[in-house]
Amino acid sequence: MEDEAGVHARGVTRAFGPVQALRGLDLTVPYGQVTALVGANGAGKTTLLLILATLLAPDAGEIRVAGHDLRTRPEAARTALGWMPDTFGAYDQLTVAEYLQFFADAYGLTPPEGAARTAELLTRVHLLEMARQPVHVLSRGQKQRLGLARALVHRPKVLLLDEPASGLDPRSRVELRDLLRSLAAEGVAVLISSHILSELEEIADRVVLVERGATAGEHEIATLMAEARGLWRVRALEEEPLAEALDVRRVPYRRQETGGLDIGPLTEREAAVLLGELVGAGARIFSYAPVGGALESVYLAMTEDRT
Ligand SMILES: Nc1ncnc2c1ncn2[C@@H]1O[C@H](COP(=O)(O)OP(=O)(O)OP(=O)(O)O)[C@@H](O)[C@H]1O
Repeated sequence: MEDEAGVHARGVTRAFGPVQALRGLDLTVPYGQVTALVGANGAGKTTLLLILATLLAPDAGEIRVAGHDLRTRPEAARTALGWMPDTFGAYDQLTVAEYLQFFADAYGLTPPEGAARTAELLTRVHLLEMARQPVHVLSRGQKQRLGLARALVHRPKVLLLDEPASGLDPRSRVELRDLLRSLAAEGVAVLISSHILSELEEIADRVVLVERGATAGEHEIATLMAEARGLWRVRALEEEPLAEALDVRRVPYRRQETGGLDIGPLTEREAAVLLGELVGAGARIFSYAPVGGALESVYLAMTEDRT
């Protein structure tokens, strides 16, 4: 059965002994988009990804991957999904090409198909020159790229990645971003967990915030960016005189947990005029700049009340 989304999960729960890792989590991962899972350490992201990859059973919940119910059709779901874990498995004695051919074989590709697919993927993840090297000589980042190629061997409709950028150098990160964007453009439903918020803004279309095992919010990245546009972060030696000067002028502001006030929305001209007035009113301002990192702001606001 075809489904409207690559992943459709409702009310997913999972406990490990006394630890309730997931408590009724909902998630939709549309085709043709990159969805990012963001949450604090221990929020439940890896647990969720393992469940979606059919490697861990949930205690309860309704889950369909590529339209296949994980309870009744796990094999069909497995055929439709690609999974890249955050750590690399064994098979160290194989060469890079043999490693991919092994998985092509496991997914039922004929030897010529497997060889062609291996060459195509090694080119795509920039490992062609390493094809004859044993896997164990690869660096961490190269292993991660091989792991991504492995996840793509059978042209999955749903791609699940746990922290894929963590071992990558800056160039490889840009290449990963481009690769994920091109897969989404080809119609793949991509779900990625990551802590690198600034990067997700460029990779992802949507972000799902996970907090203590449940969905805490879902945002379109484009909307977040638009909301952050026109906000300015101001820091002063003393915050109270600055806040009073803003109150007098009826300029809206929000205090940031990390220090400073976010004011606006203001145009550049308005911001420049206001800066002159605030300094004139005695505020000892040492920093005044447009707010960057929309995703980071939402994330920090979400975790503000953490105990
Ligand atoms: N196999 C396990 N046995 C016992 N507890 C587990 C197990 N796996 C996960 N947990 C617990 O479940 C909770 C969620 O863990 P999970 O690894 O899913 O979080 P995460 O969001 O991926 O965190 P991180 O960002 O640190 O990778 C944590 O409290 C963790 O200690």
